[in-house]
Amino acid sequence: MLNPTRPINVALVGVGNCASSLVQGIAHYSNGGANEQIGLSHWDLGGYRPKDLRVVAAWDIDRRKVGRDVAQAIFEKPNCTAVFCDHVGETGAVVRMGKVLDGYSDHMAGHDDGRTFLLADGEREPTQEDVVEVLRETGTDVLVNYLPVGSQQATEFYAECALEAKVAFVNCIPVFIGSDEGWAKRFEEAGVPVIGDDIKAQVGATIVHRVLTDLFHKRGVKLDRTYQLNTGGNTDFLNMLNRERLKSKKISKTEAVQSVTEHRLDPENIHVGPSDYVAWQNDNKVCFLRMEGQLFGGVPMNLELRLSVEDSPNSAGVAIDMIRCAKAAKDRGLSGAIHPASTAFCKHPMRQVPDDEAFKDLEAFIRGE
Ligand SMILES: O=P(O)(O)OC[C@H]1O[C@@H](O)[C@H](O)[C@@H](O)[C@@H]1O
Repeated sequence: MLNPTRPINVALVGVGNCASSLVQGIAHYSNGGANEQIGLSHWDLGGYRPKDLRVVAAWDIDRRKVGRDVAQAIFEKPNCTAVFCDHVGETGAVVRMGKVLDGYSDHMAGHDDGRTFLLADGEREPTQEDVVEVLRETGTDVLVNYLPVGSQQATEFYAECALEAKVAFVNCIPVFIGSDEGWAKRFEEAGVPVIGDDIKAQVGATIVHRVLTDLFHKRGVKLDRTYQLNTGGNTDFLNMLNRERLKSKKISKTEAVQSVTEHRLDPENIHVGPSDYVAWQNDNKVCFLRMEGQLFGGVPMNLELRLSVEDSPNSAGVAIDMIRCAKAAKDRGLSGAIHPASTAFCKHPMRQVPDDEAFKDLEAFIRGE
């Protein structure tokens, strides 16, 4: 049975563009009524409306953000996403210095040109005990991981904190926690829900590619070759110029497409990637998709598609549901990997199913079935 306890106290690891869109969205939808639901797939989810989310803690490593209220930090550089709500009231949560580890590399650092990270050096980094104490003191229900792609150690650090503090963990990035048997088991044993990994945006490159791949399959068209090229100008794309950081991202994004049908493509016939950093695009992400196949009689066909989205609101539209599902899972005493939510919302869940099935399973979960 549903037993919502409001508000949902949310802590953020990383106050970048995706966090900005989420926090703006909470303010935007809190100011409006039920008739202003554009952009949401659920107004009420598990007894929670967007206004029931409250940001109570945040960590970042950029000197322009540390020490500021989250409501101001989200508008600091190098954030560059669309401002769709400029009247975000003070949250009372001041951004704390985060644990650096591999959440930052020289590659993303630079000059004060507003595009790169500026490490808040001189600030004391927190220990696990420090983070756990904050999570406990603030009564955090859900910890959301928004670290840069490639932050393996830093993600593991915060996942450990969530486990110790018994706080639900929502992993928006391609580091395998919710989809890793070992980690998921630890969350289960600790009685803590985990949703992950790697957020699948509202109408993003992955879901469009998956749905079209499924369409080819269901209509009897053999997919021979495909690519998904993505360009953007935010720090995510800047960070991903460092190919070393891309390993799990490539696996996550490629597998999201490969897993749709039983007929896997040879690796040489599928290319899915972040492709280039184009500074002037800022948070605009453009995806170029090509699919080549054979239809009736083996006659060739091809499809070309160009998708242009503001990346971070596209992510926040899903994050706002992931957080509410994590809290609903907690309310129901569920723990470990929350499969219906992970499958519907993530590129790399532990279990992949076609998106229409995932949608039905998610709705059943939300109804409490
Ligand atoms: O468009 P897709 O393939 O769903 O990917 C979306 C998300 O992918 C994540 O890996 C990025 O860090 C997010 O910023 C982005 O929103």
